[in-house]
This record gives sequence, structure tokens and C-alpha cells, in this order.
Amino acid sequence: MLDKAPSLLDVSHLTVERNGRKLLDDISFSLGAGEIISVIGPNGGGKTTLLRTVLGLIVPDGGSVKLAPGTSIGYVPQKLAIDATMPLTPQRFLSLGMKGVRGRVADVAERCGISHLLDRQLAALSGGETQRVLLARAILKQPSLLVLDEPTQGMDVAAQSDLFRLVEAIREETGAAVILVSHDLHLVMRGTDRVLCLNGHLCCTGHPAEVERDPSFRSLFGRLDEAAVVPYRHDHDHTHDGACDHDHGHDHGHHHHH
Ligand SMILES: Nc1ncnc2c1ncn2[C@@H]1O[C@H](COP(=O)(O)OP(=O)(O)OP(=O)(O)O)[C@@H](O)[C@H]1O
Repeated sequence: MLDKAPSLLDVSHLTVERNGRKLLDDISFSLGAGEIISVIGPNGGGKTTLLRTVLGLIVPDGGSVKLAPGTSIGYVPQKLAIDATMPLTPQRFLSLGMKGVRGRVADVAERCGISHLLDRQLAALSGGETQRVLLARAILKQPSLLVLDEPTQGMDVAAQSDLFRLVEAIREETGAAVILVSHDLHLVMRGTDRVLCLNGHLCCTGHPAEVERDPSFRSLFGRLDEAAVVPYRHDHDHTHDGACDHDHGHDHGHHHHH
């Protein structure tokens, strides 16, 4: 067997159960330094649960999450939970509780396209603007692992591809590994090294081109060239290993293409 580069993150047979239901079912994968992995899958497929378990915010019911010693994590959550009445500017938010970042705020803000927002009120920013501020804060930490939960939500199309380019640039410059959740299959397929397709269990995983050919990917998302205009119908005609007890009959109300 060939020697593998040491992993930054090793997820092994991870299971998370709530109310007798497996939200994550026997998930295994690893992430090497400098690698960008995207997690895709239908709503409720367990993507956020996976990220939160990797971050140690959820204790797994089975399996393990191992981070290489000294790994520092920058996290962009799906939503920012701040009190809308609290006066806080992005300028202050970016350095809040973080030592030695002040000198880099202007540069990182520029790269994230938020220089013009620094003196506004954080609570008044739009969804896409907020996402950029959250990303800037995560980058300022100079993490070895960036964990991004739907970082492009609320962003316009140009901003979405800017974000993927920025993430790639950060990876090139710092060697950080990235694990991100995205519903934008086109950007995921272009901008990432490996894809995990998650629907409670791991439906398929691999290089974007391999995943796109996988029957279980097609059953969830249809053909990629149609995916942007015609979202998926969640039909589940692929097989499971029998351990899945979640409802497979639901329909997300979209058309299904093979
Ligand atoms: N604490 C909890 N107790 C019970 N069920 C939960 C809990 N947290 C999440 N779930 C359920 O677990 C499933 C996975 O949720 P999760 O947020 O991980 O999905 P997701 O893939 O990130 O979805 P989306 O694409 O909608 O963001 C959902 O059905 C959700 O309702």
C-alpha cells in the first residue's frame, strides 16, 4: 500500500442518532492538508450535523472524529446568531476576541469585498454581506481547517463564484484544508477536489467527475447540466445497506431527470 499523506481530519464510522433516527449513518472520510471537500445532499441530509460533529459541537453516538494535533479551525456557520439590537460594526466584530488580527483586518476585508461595510451595523447587513463578514472573520484566524456551512447562501451569482475563487486562493496561500457545504452543484463541481454526497448515509464520494457519473448522485440531483435550472426530486431508487430508518418516500416537489 502506498503511504498516504497524514490527514488533518479523520472521520471514521460516524453515527449520530436523535429520537431513534440516524441523522448520520456510518460516515467515514478523511481530509488532507490543502484539500477542498464539498458536502452536498438534499435538505435534511445531515450536512450541518456532519460539520457540527466535526467541530465537536455534537457528540457522536458512534465512530470518531480525529483532528491532527494543533489543527485550528475557522468556522462560518449557516446563520449568525446575534442580537439585532446590539450595536456592533463589522470592524469591531472582526477583531472581537481575537488577538493580533487588527493589522490584517483591512487586507482581509478587501479580499472578502467588505471594506465598504466595516462601519455599518452588523445586524443591518444583507444575507450575502453577512456571509462575507463571517468568512472574513474565519480567515482572520488563519486556520489550518476552514469549515464553511453554505457560505454562498444569500449571495448573488458573481459573489458566489468570487467566494469559491477566494477559498481556493486561501488554500493556495496558506495550505488550509476546507470542508464546505453548498447547494450550488456547478460551483462545487468546478471548485473542489472531492465531493461527499450525503443523505444520512454517504451516497457517494470522490472526485467531482466521478461523483457526477455515480447513479446515486444522478438519482438525487439528475444530470448536472440540468441541475441549476431543475432541482432534484429525492426519489431514492438507489439501494441502502438496510441500516437507514429515515423516511424515503418524501418528495421535494421537483422534477427528476436521469
Ligand atoms: N437536535 C436534533 N434533534 C432531532 N433531529 C434533528 C436535530 N438536529 C437536526 N435534526 C434533523 O436531522 C436532519 C439533518 O439535519 P441537518 O441540518 O444536518 O441537514 P442539512 O443537510 O444541513 O439540511 P439543509 O440542506 O436543509 O441545511 C434533519 O431532518 C433535521 O431535522
